[in-house]
Amino acid sequence: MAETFDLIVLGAGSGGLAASFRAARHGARVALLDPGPLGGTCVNVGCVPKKALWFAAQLAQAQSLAEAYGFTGVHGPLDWEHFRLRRLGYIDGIKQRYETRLAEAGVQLLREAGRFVAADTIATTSGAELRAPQIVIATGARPQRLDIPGFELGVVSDDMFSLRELPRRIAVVGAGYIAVEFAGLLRALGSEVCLHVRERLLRSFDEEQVTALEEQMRGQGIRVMCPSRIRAARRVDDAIVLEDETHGDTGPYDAVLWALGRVPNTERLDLDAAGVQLDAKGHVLTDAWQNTNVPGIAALGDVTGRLALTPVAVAAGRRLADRWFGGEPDARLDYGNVPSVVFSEPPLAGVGLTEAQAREQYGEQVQIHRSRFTPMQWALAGHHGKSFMKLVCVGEDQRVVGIHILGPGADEMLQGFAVALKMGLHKRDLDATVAIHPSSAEELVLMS
Ligand SMILES: Cc1cc2nc3c(=O)[nH]c(=O)nc-3n(C[C@H](O)[C@H](O)[C@H](O)COP(=O)(O)OP(=O)(O)OC[C@H]3O[C@@H](n4cnc5c(N)ncnc54)[C@H](O)[C@@H]3O)c2cc1C
Ligand SMILES: NC(=O)c1ccc[n+]([C@@H]2O[C@H](COP(=O)([O-])OP(=O)(O)OC[C@H]3O[C@@H](n4cnc5c(N)ncnc54)[C@H](O)[C@@H]3O)[C@@H](O)[C@H]2O)c1
Repeated sequence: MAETFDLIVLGAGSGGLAASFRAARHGARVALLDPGPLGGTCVNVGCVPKKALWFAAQLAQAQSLAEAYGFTGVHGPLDWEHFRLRRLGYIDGIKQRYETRLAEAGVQLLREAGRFVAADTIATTSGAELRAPQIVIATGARPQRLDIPGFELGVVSDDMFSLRELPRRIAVVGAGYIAVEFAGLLRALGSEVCLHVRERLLRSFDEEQVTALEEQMRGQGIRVMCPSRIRAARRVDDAIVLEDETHGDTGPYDAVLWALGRVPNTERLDLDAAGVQLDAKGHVLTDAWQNTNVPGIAALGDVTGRLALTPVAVAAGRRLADRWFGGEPDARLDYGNVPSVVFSEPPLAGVGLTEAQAREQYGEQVQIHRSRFTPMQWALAGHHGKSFMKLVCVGEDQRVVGIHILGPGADEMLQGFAVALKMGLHKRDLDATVAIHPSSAEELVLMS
C-alpha cells in the first residue's frame, strides 16, 4: 500500500528544498525525493562553486593591483587542486547542514528518483509508492548537448568543477551567463580564453552595457569570435581543434567548454501518467501560481523554463507552500523586476527594463541617465577600465524602470536599489539621497 503524505516534492535543489522546509514549518507531512546530492545544481555545480572560483579570480586580480600599489612578493598562481578541495569542503558543510535541518523539520528524505504513476501517486526507483494530494515538480535542468561530431571532446559546466588543473588554452562556446562568467574567471586565473559567440553576448542584458563589458573582456586578452558557428570538434595530437563555419579551424585548445543553455529534466517523470502538459522544449507549463494544468500538481524552478535563478526557485517554493499549507491564498511569486548579476569581470548587474525594452514599451517617454568613470581602486593602480551605470526612466516624473551597473562592486550594489525600484523609485528620490563618498555607488544618486 502507498505511504501517504500531505506533500511530495520531486527534487532537492533550490526550489524543492525551499518548498519542503516551508511546508514542513506549516505542519505538512512532506516527502522529498532526490537521487542526487542535496542542494541540486546551485550548491553542487552552479552558483556556489562558480562563485568560489570567481572569488579566486578576484584575488588573482587583486594581486596585480596590489603590485601596482607597491606591495611586493604577493604574486603567484592558484594551486588549483588545493582550492578544489577547499571548495568541496565548503560545499560538504552546506549539504550536511541541509541534511540536519531536513531531519529537524521532520521532512522524509528519500535518496531516489520519483516518477508519476497517477496524478496523486509517485513511484520511487526502488519500487515504493507514495501518495499525496499535492505534488511539486522541482527537478531542474541540465546542460544542453549538441549532436555534432566531436562534442564529447569538450566538457559542460558540470564538469568544470571536477577539472584537476586549470586549462592552459580553452575555448568557451556560448554567450549566456555561464559562457561569460567562465571566460572571465578562467582568464583572470591565467588561461588563454577564446569565446565563440553565435550572435550576441548576454541577450537579456542592456546592449550598451554588454558592449562595454565586451570591450573590457577583449582588453583582458579574451578573444571574442562573433559570429561563430561550430560544426565539429576534432582531436589533433593532444589538443582539440574546433571547426567554425565562419572562421575555419580554430585552436588548438586544451579544453572546450560547451555553454549552450540548459534543458529541463522532465523525460523520466512519466508526466503522461498524470496528464501534466509540457511546452515544446519539455518545460512543465505553469500559470502565475506555479500550477500545472493538473489540480494538485505544481512546478517551479528551472524545470518550468521561467527565470532560471536560485532565488527565483526559492521564492516560488516558499510562496507555493505558504499558499497550500500556510493559509495565505494570495501568496505567489511576482516575476517582475527580478534583479540578477552576471559574475563576469567586472560584474554586470541589472534590474528592470533594458533601454531597448523601455523604448519598445514607452517610446519617446524614455529618458536615459549614464555615468562612466574609472573606479578609484583601479585608477590608483593605473588601470583604465571603466565602470558604467545607467538609469532607464520614463515619463515626466521620471519613474525608474531599469537600473544597470557594470563595474567592481556591482554585484553587491544592486540589491538595495532593486528594493527601491520595486517600491516605485523615481529619479527625484535618488536626487534627494545624500551620497556615500568615496564610493562607486554614489554615482547612482549623483547623475544629472
Ligand atoms: C554553472 C551555473 C552557475 C549558476 N550560477 C547562478 C548564480 O550565480 N545565481 C543564480 O541565481 N543562479 C545561478 N545558476 C542557476 C541556478 O543554479 C538554478 O536556477 C537553480 O539551481 C535551479 O534550482 P531548481 O530547484 O529549479 O533545480 P536544481 O537545483 O537543478 O535541482 C533539481 C534537483 O532535482 C533532482 N531530480 C531530477 N530528476 C528527479 C526525479 N525524477 N526525482 C527526484 N529528483 C529529481 C536533481 O537531482 C536535482 O538535485 C547557475 C547555474 C549554473 C549551471
Ligand atoms: N549569475 C547568475 O545568476 C547565473 C549564472 C549562470 C547561469 N545562470 C542561469 O542559468 C541559465 C543557463 O545558463 P547558460 O549560460 O547555459 O544559458 P543562457 O540561456 O544564459 O545562454 C545560452 C547561450 O547559448 C547560446 N547557444 C545556444 N545554442 C547554441 C549553439 N548551438 N551554438 C552556439 N551557441 C548556442 C545562446 O545563444 C545563448 O547565448 C541562465 O539563463 C541563467 O538563468 C545564472
